[in-house]
Amino acid sequence: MRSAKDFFRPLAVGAPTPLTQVPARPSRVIHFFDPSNPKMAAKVPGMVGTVDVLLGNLEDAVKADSKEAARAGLVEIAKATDFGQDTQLWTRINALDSPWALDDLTTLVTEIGDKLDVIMVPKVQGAEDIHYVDRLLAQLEAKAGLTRPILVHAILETARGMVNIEEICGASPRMQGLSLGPADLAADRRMKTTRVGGSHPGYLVRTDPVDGDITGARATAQQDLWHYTIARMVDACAMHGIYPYYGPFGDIQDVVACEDQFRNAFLLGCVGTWSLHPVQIEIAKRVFSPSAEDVAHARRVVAAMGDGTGAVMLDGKMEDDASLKQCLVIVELAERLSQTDPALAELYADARGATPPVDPPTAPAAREGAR
Ligand SMILES: CC(=O)SCCNC(=O)CCNC(=O)[C@H](O)C(C)(C)COP(=O)(O)OP(=O)(O)OC[C@H]1O[C@@H](n2cnc3c(N)ncnc32)[C@H](O)[C@@H]1OP(=O)(O)O
Ligand SMILES: CC(=O)C(=O)O
Ligand SMILES: [Mg+2]
Repeated sequence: MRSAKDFFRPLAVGAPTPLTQVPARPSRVIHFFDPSNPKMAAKVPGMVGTVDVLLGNLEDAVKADSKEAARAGLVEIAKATDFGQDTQLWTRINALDSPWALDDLTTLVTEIGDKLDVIMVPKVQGAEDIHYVDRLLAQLEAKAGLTRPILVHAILETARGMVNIEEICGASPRMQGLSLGPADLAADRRMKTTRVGGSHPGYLVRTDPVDGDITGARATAQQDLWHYTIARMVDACAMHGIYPYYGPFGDIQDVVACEDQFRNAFLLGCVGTWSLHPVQIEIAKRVFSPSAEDVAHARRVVAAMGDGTGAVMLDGKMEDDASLKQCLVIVELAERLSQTDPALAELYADARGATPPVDPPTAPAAREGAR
């Protein structure tokens, strides 16, 4: 364990000073591409500005004999592309127990470290994995003369990683966030599924039998296999001031279920998700941006709550300090997204115009009468 005094000191002489807060840049959609695939690579420059994050994937889904080509391809793309202010460049390196991880880190940080915002580390098992990457990054940043620290994002895809989730989140000031890795996690947990993300029709609850007739019609409802895991991630991230993300949804054609899974994650507190295919980009951007109706309602609550204390009635519902805080989450997110997304800025400005007038705060005596 590091002393609190040392936590924000660089881990190598000449490395940039660690950040005390993770920059709150939009990351609703982290779009994966394989830099060794010429067709995908050619599309990357044209995607700048259409996604919040472009991620050059070097790990799973890249064939073993294409690993070097993917790494070299990412270096080439990063050097040739201007990512502007609104699209970040991330990478997913190979797992730390693979023969490629060390060369991934060494090459990428020294060649394109000034372009890389975040390095995603797969199959993180515990704080020791983050400590290893943390020290190595500091050495490489110093060697490359970088002035801004590269952040680290961990994928939760082992049972051990889940059990150690809090210590992973708090292992370094570099920690930017966590993503769910449902495919590897399912395998590691020995879940009996064969999918990449999403739920399963066999995971359900059924209503009780009527008059003891167990064979009669009984409604069932499919449940979310990932509810526990996402909720756990959200708490661990919130506690450590870093960001939780859904991860991949592998059924590219089922855009409806994809949207449902993304929305569940958004409602539970995730800030974004991955897109594996262009068709998932708009879904992710839509779901992880609050709706105009929610923004309009949240603004009404903020206006009605005045100095932020006490209780008021709005549309027949009680609002108080706590509901105000929820509404501020929505309003602040809308304002942040408006700074980089002109379409959302317009949508949320219209929502301001459409905001119905606020009922005046209800005096305690009037509230008595309403009972
Ligand atoms: C469990 C995990 O680890 S998940 C993370 C790892 N997995 C990935 O990163 C997968 C990334 N995505 C992919 O590899 C591909 O999208 C696949 C294999 C799923 C589907 O690929 P295809 O069969 O080529 O899809 P499809 O034919 O619909 O593609 C349509 C077009 O979109 C392009 N495209 C597909 N995926 C992407 C992408 N991620 N980025 C940019 N372009 C893409 C295709 O090259 C194709 O271009 P074209 O019209 O010029 O021919
Ligand atoms: C995301 C990922 O790597 C997985 O689901 O295994
Ligand atoms: Mg995986």
